[in-house]
Amino acid sequence: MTIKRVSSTKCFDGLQQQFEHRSAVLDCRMRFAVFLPPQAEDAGDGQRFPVFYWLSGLTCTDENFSQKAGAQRAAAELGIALVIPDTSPRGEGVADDPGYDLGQGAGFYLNAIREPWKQHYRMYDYIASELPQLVEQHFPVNDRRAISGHSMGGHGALVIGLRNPERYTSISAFSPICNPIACPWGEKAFGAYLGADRQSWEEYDAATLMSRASEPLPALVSQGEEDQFLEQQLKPHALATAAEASGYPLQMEHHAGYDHSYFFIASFIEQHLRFHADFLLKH
Ligand SMILES: N[C@@H](CCC(=O)N[C@@H](CSC=O)C(=O)NCC(=O)O)C(=O)O
Repeated sequence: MTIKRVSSTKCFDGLQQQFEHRSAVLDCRMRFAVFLPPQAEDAGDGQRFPVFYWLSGLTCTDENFSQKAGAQRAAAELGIALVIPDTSPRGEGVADDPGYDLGQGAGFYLNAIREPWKQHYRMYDYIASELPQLVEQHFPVNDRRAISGHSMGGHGALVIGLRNPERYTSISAFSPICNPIACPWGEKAFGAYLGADRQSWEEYDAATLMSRASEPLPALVSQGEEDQFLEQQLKPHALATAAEASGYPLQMEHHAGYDHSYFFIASFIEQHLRFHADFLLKH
């Protein structure tokens, strides 16, 4: 698996970089960003760093989080690498939709089984398997991984973390779509990507998975109370109810005055990185 560097920028004494590669899983070229903390430059042979995977929301690329969240400052201090993938397969030959909430930029971190999506839209396998293998082959990182994300990416982080507790130390999310099987964004995307069998949608529904979880990971969710998508799309109460049902140790925080934007993420990303650092750096 080869990668090509397309940009490199010094940031908080570390390096913020973008790479391209051909994804076998998604059957297209993909771009992702990596932040390597300053310690990686000075590291002796064999020193490797834990990784925080960030999954972005609808309409995003790797650049939204890289440029708006300000996560590099805390990551540099803590000695944590950041990996920021794109939100869907892309390219001229990749199926798309005119809506911002389906197709390119809206992969929903699942494996599609319906036409015209199923050839390329396999973001679940890409994030859970192919990308970590690639990252661990090419960068000085170890196999301690945390997963986090925002909105559609918060849904992705919760689903992939809940389904793969052996692969991650901890999960977090900002303003996640908690119950996509019961909200307009999720119903539209799951119907298109997965078809009419609603029971099959449950394997990608964070609230359902949390209500059935038997191997809990530390989990933090932050939600703004002035979020314009709160009631119709995000439904954090469904996740809280699921956590109560299974006794899942979910730390759910509601923040007065904050909306759905990256200003909210920038305000609390350091807290999330420190939360994950407790588990990523523990030996
Ligand atoms: N353009 C859309 C709204 C799109 C939007 O709000 N995207 C959010 C994520 S929403 C859930 O996944 C986002 O992160 N945008 C990028 C950013 O940099 O803010 C509309 O017209 O309503």
